[in-house]
Amino acid sequence: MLIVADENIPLLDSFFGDIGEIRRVPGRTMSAEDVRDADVLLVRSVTRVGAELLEGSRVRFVGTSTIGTDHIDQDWLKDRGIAFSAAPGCNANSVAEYVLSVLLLHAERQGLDDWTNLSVGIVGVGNVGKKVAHKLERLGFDVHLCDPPRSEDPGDQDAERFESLSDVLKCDVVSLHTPLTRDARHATWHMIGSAELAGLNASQLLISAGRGEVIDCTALSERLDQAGAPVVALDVWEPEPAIEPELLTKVWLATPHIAGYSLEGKVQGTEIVYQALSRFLGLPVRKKSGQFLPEPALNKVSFTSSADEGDALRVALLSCYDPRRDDARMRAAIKGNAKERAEAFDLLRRDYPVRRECSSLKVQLKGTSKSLQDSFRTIGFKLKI
Ligand SMILES: NC(=O)C1=CN([C@@H]2O[C@H](COP(=O)(O)OP(=O)(O)OC[C@H]3O[C@@H](n4cnc5c(N)ncnc54)[C@H](O)[C@@H]3O)[C@@H](O)[C@H]2O)C=CC1
Ligand SMILES: O=C(O)C(=O)[C@H](O)COP(=O)(O)O
Repeated sequence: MLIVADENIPLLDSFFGDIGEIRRVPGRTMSAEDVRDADVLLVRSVTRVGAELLEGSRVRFVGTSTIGTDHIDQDWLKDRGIAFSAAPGCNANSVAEYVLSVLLLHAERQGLDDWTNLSVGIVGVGNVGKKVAHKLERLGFDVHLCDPPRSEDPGDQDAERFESLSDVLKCDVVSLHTPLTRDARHATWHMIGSAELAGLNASQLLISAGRGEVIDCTALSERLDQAGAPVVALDVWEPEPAIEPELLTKVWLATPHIAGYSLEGKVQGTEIVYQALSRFLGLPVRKKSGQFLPEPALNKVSFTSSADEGDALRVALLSCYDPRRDDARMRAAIKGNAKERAEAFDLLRRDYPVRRECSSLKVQLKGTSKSLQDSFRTIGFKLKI
């Protein structure tokens, strides 16, 4: 069996080596020629999968080790009887940790003593949005939710809680976590356009970590030239990978679509597709992502009651993930013409440094308050009291 796979999928040999022969190809340029003889195709978000790629091939199973599926023509796959699996939720926690770190840095920049004084509006309350909301609510933030598709489901457990987009856009922070949809009843393509951006002011932070095209980035760039523009943290861009250098200079925090790039998130993406392929082939599911995760470089930190409590949380969170490092790397790398910028963007992602989630860090707290301990647990750290 021939498995053609995006070379950026981690642990291909460990998970799939005993299922078939693996041929690695660059995802961005994967062609019909590359996949013609494949039985199984494994991609990430940069490969468009549909008739153009697969017509004439013998592929029977397509897996994407990502949450997003906007690059996959699922109707076409279904028509052709080709099995498909995405990796729902695989890197949701990684995105949630990205949002927490961004919030922490934003509060610091605003001179806030207590970051939980920020109200946070979450647009798109699925696997990612729910995780962000859960952590923030338990930390004591005032959280507002917007999810029209869910609000129309009378059986939804949060049905009473959902607010309109215009209401949620009044929060101190607005964090976007919807999929990219064009034909859906509540399509998200350019959901945040000039009208929505005009309503945001300089005291507000807009975070975009779903898909770039959810914001009209031309309108965003124009808004950022005007007085009273919001502060913006962009992880996803329109377009990718040849992002607009002008927009890069105008946003506060810029990262190259890596919110979900914790090692845990990426490896779980591989694991979920491995499970689906094994079930499709009638093979036992024996491997687990945990068995392949190495011991983290930093695995233990200790705080005593003498340390400022807020500072302890700050140090621990930013030592796991500090988005300013990605921001600096991105600003240094993105230059030149569109082709050079596209290559630089993809290289930042291909060569992304190992980033571990908070759950990989054992935190020892001595003589600290119960509320600090709860905050550490909520964020996801393993506690040793
Ligand atoms: N930046 C990154 O690295 C990553 C980005 N993503 C993106 O985040 C998206 C969301 O991921 P999940 O939460 O796991 O997906 P999900 O499918 O679990 O949840 C998406 C939620 O958005 C809601 N939604 C749809 N249209 C909406 C609209 N017009 N307004 C408000 N809500 C709407 C849906 O009802 C659903 O509850 C993915 O589709 C993917 O594109 C996912 C992982 C990593
Ligand atoms: O899971 C998703 O959806 C994402 O956005 C991924 O984190 C994107 O990663 P790549 O597939 O582009 O490597």
